[in-house]
Amino acid sequence: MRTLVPFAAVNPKTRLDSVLTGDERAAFARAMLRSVCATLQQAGSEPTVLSTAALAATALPADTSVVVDDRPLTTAVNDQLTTDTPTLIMMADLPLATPESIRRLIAASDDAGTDADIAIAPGLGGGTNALVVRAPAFRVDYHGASYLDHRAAAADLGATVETVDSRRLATDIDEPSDLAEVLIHGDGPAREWLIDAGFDLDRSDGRVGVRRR
Ligand SMILES: Nc1nc2c(ncn2[C@@H]2O[C@H](COP(=O)(O)OP(=O)(O)OP(=O)(O)O)[C@@H](O)[C@H]2O)c(=O)[nH]1
Ligand SMILES: C[C@H](OP(=O)(O)O)C(=O)O
Repeated sequence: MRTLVPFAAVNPKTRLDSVLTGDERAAFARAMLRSVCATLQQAGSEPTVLSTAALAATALPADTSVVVDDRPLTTAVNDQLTTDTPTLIMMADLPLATPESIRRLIAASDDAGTDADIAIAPGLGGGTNALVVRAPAFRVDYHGASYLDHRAAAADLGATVETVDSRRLATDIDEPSDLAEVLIHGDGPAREWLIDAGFDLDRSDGRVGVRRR
């Protein structure tokens, strides 16, 4: 199945700007992208990064291709959907994803007896972190509660939907508090980047957070 990883290459992860500089956000976003592409490869997929700008080949695992499209996320993804389905669209800010969680999402759309036209792994907060589209007429509409919007769009088409309840696919890294999840559960380039940058778990008060040396 074709696999797309949308990636905002310029000024990414602005919601982390209270803890990371612009250059650091760019570097951390690329570390998460490397993690996601490597995990997709371990799951048997061949990811294509749908990036807003060119990326250094060294920034990505070998055999990862890049398509540059600087239009907004929804427009760029929908343009790809006009050319080919089925397609897996997996966001680049999911460094906790595992090969098993990705295989589960793909299986949800093509298990015998299920055959869902759309399989969605929602994010915490109502986004759409990963999505399998088998219905050629389906179009995405990201941002806001896009999980609900995508369910409604599928219903309008008469397409069947499976929702995959996966903590690893639900945990997108958007806010400073999400960094603790990477330190606790991650094991790849994104966690290494945070540790190299001096981040550590802060267990001093109530819910675990992060602090920086
Ligand atoms: N191709 C493409 N990907 C995008 C665009 N905006 C966001 N993305 C990617 O879509 C996924 C979800 O992104 P968000 O968390 O909503 O946005 P972000 O720009 O990474 O972070 P914020 O600035 O904090 O909203 C990530 O994989 C982003 O890299 C865009 O305009 N084009
Ligand atoms: C792309 C967007 O991500 P969020 O802004 O919710 O992180 C969404 O999932 O619709």
